[in-house]
Amino acid sequence: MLPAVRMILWRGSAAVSTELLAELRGIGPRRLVATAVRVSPQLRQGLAVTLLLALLAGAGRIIAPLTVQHVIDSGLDPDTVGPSIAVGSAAILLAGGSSLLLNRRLQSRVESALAGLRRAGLRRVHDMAASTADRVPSADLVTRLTSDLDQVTTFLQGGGIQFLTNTAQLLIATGILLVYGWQLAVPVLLITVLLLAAMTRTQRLIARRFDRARRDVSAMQSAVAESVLGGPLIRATGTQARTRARLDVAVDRSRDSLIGTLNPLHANASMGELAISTMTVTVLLGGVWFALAGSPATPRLSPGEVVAMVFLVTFFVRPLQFVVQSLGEAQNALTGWRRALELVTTPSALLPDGVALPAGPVGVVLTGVSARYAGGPPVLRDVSVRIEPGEHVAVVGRTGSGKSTFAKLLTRRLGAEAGRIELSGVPVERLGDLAGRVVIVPQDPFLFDGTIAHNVLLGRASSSRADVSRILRRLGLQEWLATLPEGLDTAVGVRGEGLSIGERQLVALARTALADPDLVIFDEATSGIDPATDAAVQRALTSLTEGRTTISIAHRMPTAASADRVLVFADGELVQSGSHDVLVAEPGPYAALVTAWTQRAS
Ligand SMILES: Nc1ncnc2c1ncn2[C@@H]1O[C@H](COP(=O)(O)OP(=O)(O)OP(=O)(O)O)[C@@H](O)[C@H]1O
Repeated sequence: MLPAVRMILWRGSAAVSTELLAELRGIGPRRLVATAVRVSPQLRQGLAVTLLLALLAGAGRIIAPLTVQHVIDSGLDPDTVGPSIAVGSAAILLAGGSSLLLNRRLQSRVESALAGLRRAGLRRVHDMAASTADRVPSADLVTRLTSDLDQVTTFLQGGGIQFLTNTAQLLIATGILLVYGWQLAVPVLLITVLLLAAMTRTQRLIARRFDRARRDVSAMQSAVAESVLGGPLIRATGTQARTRARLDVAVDRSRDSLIGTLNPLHANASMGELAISTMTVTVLLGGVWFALAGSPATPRLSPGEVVAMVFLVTFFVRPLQFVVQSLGEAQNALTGWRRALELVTTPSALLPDGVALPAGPVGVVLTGVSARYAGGPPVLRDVSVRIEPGEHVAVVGRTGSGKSTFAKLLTRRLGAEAGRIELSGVPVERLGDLAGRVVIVPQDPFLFDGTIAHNVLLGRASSSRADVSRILRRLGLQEWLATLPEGLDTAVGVRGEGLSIGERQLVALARTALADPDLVIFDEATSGIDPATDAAVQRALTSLTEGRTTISIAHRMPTAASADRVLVFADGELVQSGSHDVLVAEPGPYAALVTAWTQRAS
């Protein structure tokens, strides 16, 4: 990856481009397809055979009317009828067989390409810059990999493959029309060219409208997901009416933009109908005139050729009609494909040539670091601090003082606007993958729907159930485990909602201990935890700090007091640094915070 791109990724939200995902919106269908083929090489595999099958299917459909012409021209000669029927039947079988093979081949190629795209997209969600992941709504990422890609499948199942056969048939019919009588083929081709030229503009409009529609549908799905997930809060706060109003706006907007695609689609279809009717009349009337022009006694075309011409026009017009009708659906599918590709082609934040974090407890050095969120005011100013390897540091401060932002800088969820951040002597933007080495335990950890053992094992895939039990014992959590109905096999529920926040933190602490990282950032839960769980959390945390660098974002005094050192933030600045005993004894923000805590606790 280019260093400049790398820097954009890490240099924080302020410098990240406004379009956070790769921008493919401006590129035409040809470059889009080229990008799709580059990302999904399955589409190119055996393409020559696929195109040959399409041509055979198209040719087979056309040979049948030509055999009819042959029979008529032979004056219904019995010697000709038999072989012609054989050739015609073979052609029909060829068309059917090739179509079948083509369908199976193309469908399986495209489905495996889409499955690969979904997998690649999911991987990219996990390795994209955290600053991007934080700012793109998760529902948008989900729709790009589900409903947007489903549009491609729907298009294919609804006739995308027919699109290919019909295009092949159109090309063959054009060639034969030219051979039969170019005088008739020329007006047909002229009308086709005029139709395609007129449709180019409507196609662009359709593409723009579908693009907007897909974005509005995605926004609507985000709004729906949010109001379903936030259901308990909405009920508790009695804000159903306000939520419904917001949802109504999103639903109406997506409905309007979907309706907005209909006008150009209808215009497209009408233009196609008009052109096709004109073409049919031109060829039929013109054909008779051309055949009989000059001397009716010696017509230029035989009766068989006129009949074949009528068939051929049908064979030209039918696929053209189909292609024109499916162009609109194709635009919708291309838009869905493009949105998925935008996600997949977004640069990964994992530096392939990144420096490995040196082994052992991590030393942290910040020099003159400032940070801000996109478009906002500075939230950290000129912070300089050194945290020794193995040290346990508590970070305290009033709400909004910059504690979480400090943690985000260390875990690269945000890039510094100015200054230098080093982990074990290496600037963070030069480090490779930090997974498993720098781990954050958030205030409300995410748990997957499964058992406690399953969630703890996520810390290290290679660990066994016995390792999980050992870790829980080491963290002093066996008593807590004994209170659960099925111990390690207790189901935690969807997103861990079967457990309290404190219990979710215990599972996350065990998961972290199993991962055995060199730097742990623990964000203490602000919501009330019962005394027994609180004691278990403190015990587990103390055990976890052994032999590794730990930064606790502390909201309560005992957590701060148990650390080796306390860093105090106020209005985005680091204003105090020292042990609890020293800081509590000197006048300043920390003493004030301790007084406030004590008063609240008593
Ligand atoms: N994603 C974000 N986008 C914009 N501004 C943000 C974002 N996250 C935090 N801020 C702002 O940055 C400032 C510092 O926030 P931060 O979360 O670091 O504070 P904190 O000390 O951790 O607060 P708390 O104790 O409430 O968690 C606040 O003014 C906050 O509004």
